[in-house]
Amino acid sequence: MIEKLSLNPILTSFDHHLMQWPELYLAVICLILSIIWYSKTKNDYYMHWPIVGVLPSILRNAHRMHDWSVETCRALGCTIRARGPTFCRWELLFTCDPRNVEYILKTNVTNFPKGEEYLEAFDVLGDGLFNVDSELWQIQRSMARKAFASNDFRGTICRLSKKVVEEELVPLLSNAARESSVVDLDDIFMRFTFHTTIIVIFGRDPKSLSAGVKDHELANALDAVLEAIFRRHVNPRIWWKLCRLLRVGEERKLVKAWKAIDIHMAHYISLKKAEAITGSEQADLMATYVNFQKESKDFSSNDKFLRDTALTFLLGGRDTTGTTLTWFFHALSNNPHVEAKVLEELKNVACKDSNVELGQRANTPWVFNSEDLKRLVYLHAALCEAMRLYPSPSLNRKGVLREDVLPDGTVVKPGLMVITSTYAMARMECVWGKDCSEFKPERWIDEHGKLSKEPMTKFFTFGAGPRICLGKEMAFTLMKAAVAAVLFNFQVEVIEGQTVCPKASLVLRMKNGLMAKIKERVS
Ligand code: HEM
Repeated sequence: MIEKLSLNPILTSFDHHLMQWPELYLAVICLILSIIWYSKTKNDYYMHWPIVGVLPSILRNAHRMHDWSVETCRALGCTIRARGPTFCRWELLFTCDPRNVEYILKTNVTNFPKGEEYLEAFDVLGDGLFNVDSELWQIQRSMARKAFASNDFRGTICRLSKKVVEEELVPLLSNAARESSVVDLDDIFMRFTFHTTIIVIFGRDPKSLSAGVKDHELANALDAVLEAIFRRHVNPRIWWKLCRLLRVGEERKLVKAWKAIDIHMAHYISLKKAEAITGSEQADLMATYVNFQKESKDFSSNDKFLRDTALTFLLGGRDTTGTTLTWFFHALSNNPHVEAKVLEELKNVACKDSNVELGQRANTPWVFNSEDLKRLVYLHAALCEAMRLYPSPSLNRKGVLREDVLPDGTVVKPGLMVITSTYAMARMECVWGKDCSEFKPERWIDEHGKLSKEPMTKFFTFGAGPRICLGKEMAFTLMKAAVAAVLFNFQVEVIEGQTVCPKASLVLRMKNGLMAKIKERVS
């Protein structure tokens, strides 16, 4: 009774206020509903907020996006749906379920095009092969396939990889060994792949591996471009478009990088066209394209097409291959027994080739032939394992054309952004088993000592289906040439205590590089 008496005036005054301000009613109801809804939707990994959706969680975790995606998928399942801010129509489906990935990339590929928004985010690539869909893609794909599959091109890659390793990479490392200096492997391998890719595309030596050369304007511009494209994926479209309009942040850097790229591309293309006029025969990709253009009457012969194509190959080839090499040496440093096995395999080849007992070999570094390296099962398995755990690119983005149901039962509708993640897939026990996080080349080898077909069914590092990577063979040839020469001739001692983690990027670059000491291998 006493309680009732003392509460009554309070309630009456509250009623009075609510009558006066109905907005207060609304606010209280909204607050209660929000608390109920928050407690229902809350999980430890991400949060759907009213109006801004999942954006705060994305921004909070952007710097550790890859590991965040692994933690989330391990806890909540291989397919996650997320909604961005209501004002920018942003709905995302993240999946690392191999059944879904196969369906999206292969079985029903036509329903998952790249789409207009992809083209917008990757606008710097223009109408290059990466960006286009449908007929335009088919025409370009068949031209590119012809170029990549030709025996001339394959032979060029084998000879070139050996030449660059012998004349540039090995001398650079010998120099580092003589000076006992600490080098950044990420920097060296990115320069190596930049160098070789420029020669493959334009037939020109960019001199990016010469001792003393640290930076190349075009290589720096490619870094800035990839950084800006990544930001466009974690920020709402409306935001990066505003930044682009105001020329601030990464968008400002992108404009500068874009200009630098255009200048370099125009220079290389003009040289190529001049060669075509004088009739000097070249075996590089652009020479092949200029010839295609001369032969074909119905295909665009403008420089923009050559620029978009060359830039697509350059971006497609440089970061992916360079990044894989760095992760490979990181994995070896943590698994010396794997390094010993790779080395054993290499020694067998070198012995057969040189008829020289190892240990008595001359003091000059040994560089392997690509043909010999193609036969090495363990080296191939170790590279596949590095690409499984550290796939570059680790994310693949697609749109949805028509409503569809993925193999795991998820319904997808037009407007949805579908992201498939090979990085997260590699770390799912349900896909790769309990030892999924271990670096085990053995999982790629069958009981007869041959490469096993089984893991290939869930290995999407090179994509799958009609858009599967065109540079796969080239990438393996380059990586094998580099790994074999480096391991056989040098001891790579990765500096202990450094923090090794992936940068928030589309291509899994290492955040802080990989510092190592190089020594000549004595036996
Ligand atoms: C370790 C090295 C590499 C990896 C992991 C890799 C990965 C990939 C992936 C996942 C795709 C499919 C993208 C999609 O579905 O849209 C792709 C496509 C492509 N890659 Fe690679 N790549 C590598 C090296 C290279 C090299 C060396 C080149 C050539 C210079 C190259 C050229 C291309 C091209 C032209 C495409 C586009 C194919 C198309 O859309 O039809 N890649 N690559």
